[in-house]
Amino acid sequence: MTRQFLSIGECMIEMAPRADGSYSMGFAGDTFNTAWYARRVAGPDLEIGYLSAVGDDGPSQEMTTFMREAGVRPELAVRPGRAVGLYMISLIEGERSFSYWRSTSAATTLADDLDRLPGLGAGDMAFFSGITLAILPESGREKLLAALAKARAEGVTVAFDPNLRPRLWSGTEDMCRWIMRGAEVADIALPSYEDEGAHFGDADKAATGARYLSAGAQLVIVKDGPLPVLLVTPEAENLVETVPAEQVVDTTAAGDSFNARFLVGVLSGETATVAAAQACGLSRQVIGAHGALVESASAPITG
Ligand SMILES: O=C(O)C(=O)C[C@H](O)[C@H](O)COP(=O)(O)O
Repeated sequence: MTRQFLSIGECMIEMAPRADGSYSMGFAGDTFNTAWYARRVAGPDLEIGYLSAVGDDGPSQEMTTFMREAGVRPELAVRPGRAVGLYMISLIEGERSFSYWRSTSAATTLADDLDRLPGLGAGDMAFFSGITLAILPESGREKLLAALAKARAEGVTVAFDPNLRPRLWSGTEDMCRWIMRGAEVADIALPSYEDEGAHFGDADKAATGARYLSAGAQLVIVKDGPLPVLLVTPEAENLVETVPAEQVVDTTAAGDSFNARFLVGVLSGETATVAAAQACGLSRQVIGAHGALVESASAPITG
């Protein structure tokens, strides 16, 4: 039986630094990166879709073609007169930071006429992030959350990475409030402790896990950079050891690739522990190369 994995958010033009100081241009964005890696690790019985909005200019068309060629089905509203967003990666000793040109991008309208998530039924999965919420106007956030809640009530598993980006929000309070609204519609939450500790004041990974469980998640995966990942369910907590990367070139998409391998693994019947260990393996490869989308990285499904 073919199942669906639908990722929702914004894909942008990416300017990624090369070793020689020049930049290469590609297409990336947290939820799209997850869709791209999901396609690479999933078998043919899982269809991967990407829900967003683009403009009607050349780069929007190129982005759509790029998605199709990567095996990701575009579910894209076309907004004449708008353009896709752009971001640039800056690196200091491999640690990335981003500059954005995206405030009026087509993707900010992705939920304008969204009533239900297209093509999803019981047993499928929908994925969104805190960045997806951050780029939308409040009315768009409400529409997206309502569509996710409706899908969840129909048996779709909803997964959410809070992916905290303070710069995309009007303030910390606003960010934290909407992140927890997002968490309320999620079955699986995939927060990163470094960000959650900084902005929610969680004392440790267990506190982050407990906060997302109490919002309604059944499974929380607390990522922590090179440190062990904490898996939390209402019944148990389990630390999954990680092997640090030999060389950190660019940490961009470490979390996105982790999410892809973890979620596809769980959808394919792996235990959360196996899926998390494999996900760490994939993201270790991703941070060893420049840019968000690393062609050579792989971590096939094992069971
Ligand atoms: O910041 C955004 O809006 C983006 O989507 C740009 C990046 O591609 C992802 O943020 C990478 O995400 P990490 O896996 O957390 O490194």
